[in-house]
Amino acid sequence: MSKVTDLNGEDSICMAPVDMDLTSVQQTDTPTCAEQQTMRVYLRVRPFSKEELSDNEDQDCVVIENSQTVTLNAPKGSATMKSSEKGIGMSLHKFSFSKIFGPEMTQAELFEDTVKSQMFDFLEGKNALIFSYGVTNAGKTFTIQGTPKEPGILPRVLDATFHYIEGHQYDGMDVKPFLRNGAQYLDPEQVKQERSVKAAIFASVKEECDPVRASSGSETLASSVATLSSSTSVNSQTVLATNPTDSSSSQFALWVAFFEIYNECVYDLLQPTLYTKPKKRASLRVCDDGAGNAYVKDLRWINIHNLGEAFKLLQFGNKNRSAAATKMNQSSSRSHSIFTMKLLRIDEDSVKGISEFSLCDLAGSERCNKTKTFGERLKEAGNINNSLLILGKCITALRNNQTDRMKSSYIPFRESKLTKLFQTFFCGKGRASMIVNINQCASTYDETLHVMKFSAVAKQVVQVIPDKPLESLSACVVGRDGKPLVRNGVIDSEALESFLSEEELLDDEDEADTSVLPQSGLVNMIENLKTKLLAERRKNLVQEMEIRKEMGDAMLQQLMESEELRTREIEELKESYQEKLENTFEMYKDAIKEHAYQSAMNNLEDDYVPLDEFTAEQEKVEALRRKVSELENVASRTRGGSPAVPAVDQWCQTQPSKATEDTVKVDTGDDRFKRLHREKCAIERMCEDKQELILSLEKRLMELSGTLQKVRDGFLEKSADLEVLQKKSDDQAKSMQDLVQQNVEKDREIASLKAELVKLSQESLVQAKTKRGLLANIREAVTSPRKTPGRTLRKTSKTVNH
Ligand SMILES: Nc1ncnc2c1ncn2[C@@H]1O[C@H](COP(=O)(O)OP(=O)(O)OP(=O)(O)O)[C@@H](O)[C@H]1O
Repeated sequence: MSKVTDLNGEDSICMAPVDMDLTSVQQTDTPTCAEQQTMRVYLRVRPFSKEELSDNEDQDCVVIENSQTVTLNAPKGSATMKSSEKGIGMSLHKFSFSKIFGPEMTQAELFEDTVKSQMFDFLEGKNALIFSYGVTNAGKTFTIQGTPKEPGILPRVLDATFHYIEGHQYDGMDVKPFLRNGAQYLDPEQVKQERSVKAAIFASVKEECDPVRASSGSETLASSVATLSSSTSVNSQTVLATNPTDSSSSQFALWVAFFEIYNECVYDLLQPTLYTKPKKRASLRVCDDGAGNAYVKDLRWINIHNLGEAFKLLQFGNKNRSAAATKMNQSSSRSHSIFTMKLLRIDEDSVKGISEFSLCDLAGSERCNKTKTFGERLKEAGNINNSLLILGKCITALRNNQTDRMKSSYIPFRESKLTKLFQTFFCGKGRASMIVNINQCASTYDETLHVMKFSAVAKQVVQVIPDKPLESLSACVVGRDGKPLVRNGVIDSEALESFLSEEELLDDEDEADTSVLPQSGLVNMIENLKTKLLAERRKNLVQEMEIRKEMGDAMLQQLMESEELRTREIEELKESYQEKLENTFEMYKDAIKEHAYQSAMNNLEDDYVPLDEFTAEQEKVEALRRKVSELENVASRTRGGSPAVPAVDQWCQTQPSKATEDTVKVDTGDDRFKRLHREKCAIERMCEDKQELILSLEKRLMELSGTLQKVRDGFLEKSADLEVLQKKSDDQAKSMQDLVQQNVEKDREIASLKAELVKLSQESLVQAKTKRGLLANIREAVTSPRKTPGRTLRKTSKTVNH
C-alpha cells in the first residue's frame, strides 16, 4: 500500500498568505524542504489572433509585470469595471505565479521551464500530474498537445521518455498496469489479445491517414515526429544525462491510456468501436483500489514502443473526443481529456517500480451566459462548471486545512470523477502542477479574472512530495490466506481471482472495487474492524431495542388514553341520551295526564251543577215531598174514613187513567205533585248517569294507566336494548360514527314511539269524544221533551222557586 502522508501533520504544514487579490505577493517556488512545497502554478498568456485584433479585443487588460507577476486591468463595459464604478471591488488585480509565460514564449521553453522537473520525477519512478485550466479558447489544448509544427507538452514528454528508455525497452507485452499502482502478468492468450487490439487501433488510424485521400493525418504524424526529432538534441542532452547505464539490467515498458470525462461519465478514447458508433459508447466506472486510490476500471492500456505509435494513439483518441462547436471556439473541447502514461521498470522479469504521468486538458471554464449555450451544450456547461467547481472546492479546502491547523474541513474529492482521480496527487502520492491559460481579450475579461482568482488559491496548496521512489511505496498485495498476491513485483492472477470472487460481495453502489490490495497488517486491521463492527452492531441493537420499547410504551399509553377518552365520551353520550329519553317520557306522561284531565274536565263541564244549587234542589225536592205527604193526609181526612191514599209513586203506576180522570177533580196540588214526581225521577236518573260517567271515567283512567304502563315497559325494553347495543358498541370498539349511527336509529325508534304515543292519545281523545256523545244521547233520552238537560234543570229550578 502506498504511504499516505498526512497533510495536516505538523511537519507538513507550510503556511502561506491567504489573499485572493494578491497585490505584491512574491512567492518563491524554491521548496522549503525536500518533501513539501506549494503547488506550482504557471501562467501562459496566449497571443492575440488576427480576428481578435481587428475586433478591438486588445485593451491592455493583461500586463505582465515580470516573470512572476501579472496585472489585470478591467476594460470598460466589463462586469468588474461596472462593479468597481459602484464601489464594489477593484478594477485592477495583481497575481503572482510560479512562472509566467508571455505570448512570445515557445512550446519548447514552456516544456523546459515547467514540465521537465516532473518528467524526471516520472522517469525516476514518481507520479506526476499536469493540468491545464482556463476559459475556452485560451490555449489549453495548444499547451498540452500543441500543433504538428509546435508540439505541446505531451508529445515532448513522450519523446523524452522514449529517449530515456531507448535501448532498454521491454519487448514482451506480458506485464501490464493493473488497478492504480499495480502490475499484472498476462498469459500468452492475453498477450495475443493485447496485440490484436493495438493492431486494430493502428489499422483504423492508418485508414484515416490513407495517402490516396491525401489526408493531413499522415502529414501530421510525420511533421510532429520530425519536429520533435529536430528538438531531440535539447531533450536528449538532459535525458541522456539521466539515462540508465548500459550496464543496468533494468528494462522499461511504457503503457498509455487516453480517456475523457464528459458529462460526468468516463469514456475510453482508445476503444476501437468508438469510431463507428460514437453514440453507443459505454462509460467506465471510477473505482477505489482499496488503498484510497481511484482508478478507471476496464480502461484500455496500450503498450507503445515509439513516438510514432504514441502519435497514432493520440490521433485516434482525439477523433473520439467530444468536440462541439460553441460560439467562442469552433473546435472547443467539451470534456476533460486525460492522457496517462505508466512506466514499468522491470528487473530480471519482475516489476521493480511503476510511475504515472497524467496530462489533463480540462474543458473550458466558461460560464453559460457568456458562451450562449443551449440544450445539450447547457448541460455540458453545467457538468463542466460543476466538476471545476468541485476541483476549486477541493483546492480551497486543502488550502484552508493547511492554513488553519485546527481546521479539518471535508475535502469533496469524491463529488466528481475528476477530483476522485486527482485526489491521489493532492494527498502526497505524486506532484501536481497547473498551467493556467488565459487570453488577453477584453470580451472575456471577467471569466479570465475568475480563473486567476482560482489559480491564486491553488498556488497556496502545499504538496508533500515523496522523496522515495515509487517502488518502495508500491502496494504489498496479499490474498485471503495471507499469501502475497504480488510475487516479484507482479500480481499473481490466480490468487487475485479467488480473492476478488470473495470480495465481490461488497456493495456495488459504493463504487468500491472488490480487488482490494491489503498489506500484511491489513488482516489484523480487518479483524479489529470486525470486532468494532460487532460491538457497534450490538450497541445499535440495544439502542434499537430501547427505542422500540420506548416507542411501544408511548404507543400503549396513547392507546390507553384514547380508549379512556372514548369510553368517557360514550358514557356521556349514553347519559345524555338516557336523560333525553327520560325527559321525553316525562313530557309524554305529563301530556297524557294533561290530556286525560282535560278530557275529564271537558266531560264534566257539560254536566256540571254547582253543589249549592244541587243542595238547594234537593231541599226543594224534600220540601215538595213533605207537601205531597201533607196533601195526601189532607185528602184522606177529607174522604173521611176512606182507605188511605196510595203512595204517589204507586198511584202513578197503577192508576194512570184514573189519575188522569181525577185530575180534573183534584185541585192544582195534584198537578204539582205529578210534576214534582217527574222531576224527582229525572234527577235520580241524572244522578245515576253521573255515577255511570264517573265509573266510565275511572275505567278510562285505568285503561290510560295501563297504556302508560305499557309505554313505560316498552321504553324500559328499548332502554335495555339501547344499553345492550351500547355495550356491544363498547365491546366492538366501534368508531364514534357507528355509535352515532346507532343512536340515530334509536332516535328513529323513539320517534316511532312518540308517534305511537300520539296515536294512542288521539285514540283516547276519540274514545272520550265517543263517550261524551253517548252521554249526550242518554241525557237527551232522559229529557226527551226538552232539548238541553242542563238548561232544563235550571229552568225547572226556577219554576220551583216561582
Ligand atoms: N501560445 C499560443 N501561440 C499561438 N497560438 C495559440 C497559442 N495558444 C493558443 N493558440 C491558438 O488559439 C486557439 C485556441 O486554442 P485552444 O484550442 O488550445 O484553446 P482551448 O483553451 O483548448 O479551448 P477549449 O477549452 O475550447 O478546448 C487555437 O487556434 C490555438 O492554435
